[in-house]
Amino acid sequence: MSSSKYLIEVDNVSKYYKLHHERKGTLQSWFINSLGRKKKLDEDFWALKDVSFKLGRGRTLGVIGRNGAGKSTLLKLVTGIIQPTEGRIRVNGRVSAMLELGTGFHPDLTARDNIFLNGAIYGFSKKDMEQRYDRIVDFSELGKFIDTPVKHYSSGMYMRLAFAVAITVNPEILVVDEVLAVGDAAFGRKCYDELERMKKANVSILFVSHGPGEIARFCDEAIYLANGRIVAQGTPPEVLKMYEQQTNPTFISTR
Ligand SMILES: Nc1ncnc2c1ncn2[C@@H]1O[C@H](COP(=O)(O)OP(=O)(O)OP(=O)(O)O)[C@@H](O)[C@H]1O
Repeated sequence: MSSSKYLIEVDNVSKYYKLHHERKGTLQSWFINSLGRKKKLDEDFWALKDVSFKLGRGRTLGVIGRNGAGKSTLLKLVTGIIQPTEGRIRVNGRVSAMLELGTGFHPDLTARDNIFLNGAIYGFSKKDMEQRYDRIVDFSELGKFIDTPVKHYSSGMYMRLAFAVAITVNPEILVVDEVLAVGDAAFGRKCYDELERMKKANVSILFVSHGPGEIARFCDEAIYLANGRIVAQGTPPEVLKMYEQQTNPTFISTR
């Protein structure tokens, strides 16, 4: 384990994509397209620009922002699924993540097999996972569906499995995308109880949510992202005030 005071350090991170557009609308483009040689136009696009923050042990950071603001991109960078174009990310601890639905499980495998596969990815032996298995199944409440390939799961079932695995692999850092939103209310409460338990156990949590109430209740710090940039950063009340002002329909219509 690193001696750094911070479990996550993100320094001036940017992520760039090239967006491809097809030229259309002219007779020439119709002719080129009909020959099967589509003329592409490229556009530079920064999904994240100059993002910096640090997360200490046992702290919970909430990230809020409108659709496409760059929240999931930030989580994928922190978990190493994608690499930054610029800047530096240091993660000093064992991470477990619950990202967008579809990430992390093999669709053709059953939940049972995915549990063991994920355990191996997190560095646990089969025996270790056998000890954790009952807890994962109990928490997820998937019961008779545990031997069904996960491609047949509903998004809520998928989320239950992903959350149950993520909390059972003893992380020092838990990264949670807004997927909790797809669960039913009773399961959502159970997840929040579990997140509270992890907070008390000094796990650092990076948490994306569209719900200002969740960020206010649950987080020690917050970031508001818009168009890939940090607009506000600080305590949840400060950040949510800015978010609510800027995303309020009256404010938008007068801009
Ligand atoms: N691989 C990619 N190639 C091109 N653009 C991408 C890629 N991945 C993400 N983007 C773009 O980056 C921007 C940020 O996406 P991201 O998924 O991080 O947003 P988000 O804040 O999580 O949105 P939402 O609230 O809708 O989940 C979007 O405009 C998205 O289209």
